[in-house]
Amino acid sequence: MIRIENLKKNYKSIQALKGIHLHVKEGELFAYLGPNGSGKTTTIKILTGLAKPTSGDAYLHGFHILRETLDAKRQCGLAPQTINLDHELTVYENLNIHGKLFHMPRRKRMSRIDELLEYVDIKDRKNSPVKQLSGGMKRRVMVARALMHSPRILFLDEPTVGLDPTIRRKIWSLIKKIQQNGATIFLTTHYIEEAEFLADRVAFLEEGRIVDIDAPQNMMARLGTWALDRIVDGEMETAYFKEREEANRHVAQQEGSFALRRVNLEDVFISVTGKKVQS
Ligand SMILES: Nc1ncnc2c1ncn2[C@@H]1O[C@H](COP(=O)(O)OP(=O)(O)OP(=O)(O)O)[C@@H](O)[C@H]1O
Repeated sequence: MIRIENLKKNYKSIQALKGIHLHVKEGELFAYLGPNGSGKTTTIKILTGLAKPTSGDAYLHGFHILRETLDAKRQCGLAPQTINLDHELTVYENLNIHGKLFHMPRRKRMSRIDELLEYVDIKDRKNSPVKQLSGGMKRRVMVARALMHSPRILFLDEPTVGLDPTIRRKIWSLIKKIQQNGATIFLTTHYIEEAEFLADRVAFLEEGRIVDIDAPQNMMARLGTWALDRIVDGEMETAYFKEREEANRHVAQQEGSFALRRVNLEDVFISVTGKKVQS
């Protein structure tokens, strides 16, 4: 559904992407996880036609992003990281303009807008100017706009950045619902719990390279089930265990205080890259 082959992007002396290979399957919810500046947005911009790669190939549902640009663009919808709605216009007007750009006939636009506003649960704000909406509502309008022309692939660039935890969970439910209705979703995030909760598979991106790729459960199972945190000389040390009893035996042999918890995706990221995702 999304195929990327040896994709590279240089901005003058900066190598933002150093050779990305990736295949996202139809109906998959794929998370692209990495710290600020690792190349997430650059990848999405290239795939959605907003930036040109320096070299390499990419296909959206079989259409080459450079040789079959229009067909490739029709396959995908994008909700970018920065909220780029027209704040002076209403929710309806923002969606309507997008529908016109994709040459949707008027009647189809009207019915699709009503359907989508119901879908993202914001129907009662149809005629509100965007500037009057909360951050979470604007994010939902961005998702509705991206879905306007019924794309098969949805790109979400940091869809919950800056939102409080309750609203973030609301967006997560919406993303799951979109996947259940058949879309393929490519999501970038630097919130590790977002990738852990949502994704069928995750790629860890570090300085323009994919350094690990797998289902979150498989990645975590490689480390173990239990993590034992201990502060040693002011530094956090974590040991991993398959069985809880093993961890308990370890505690009994050591001095000091420990915290035992389940392994999470952040443990995997740190063990692969030596760094935290969020600094
Ligand atoms: N238009 C540009 N001109 C020059 N350098 C750029 C440009 N866009 C991105 N970069 C650089 O390319 C690298 C990758 O940036 P990118 O925005 O893709 O990362 P990111 O993982 O999406 O980060 P963030 O989480 O902050 O959005 C960074 O070093 C960034 O400074």
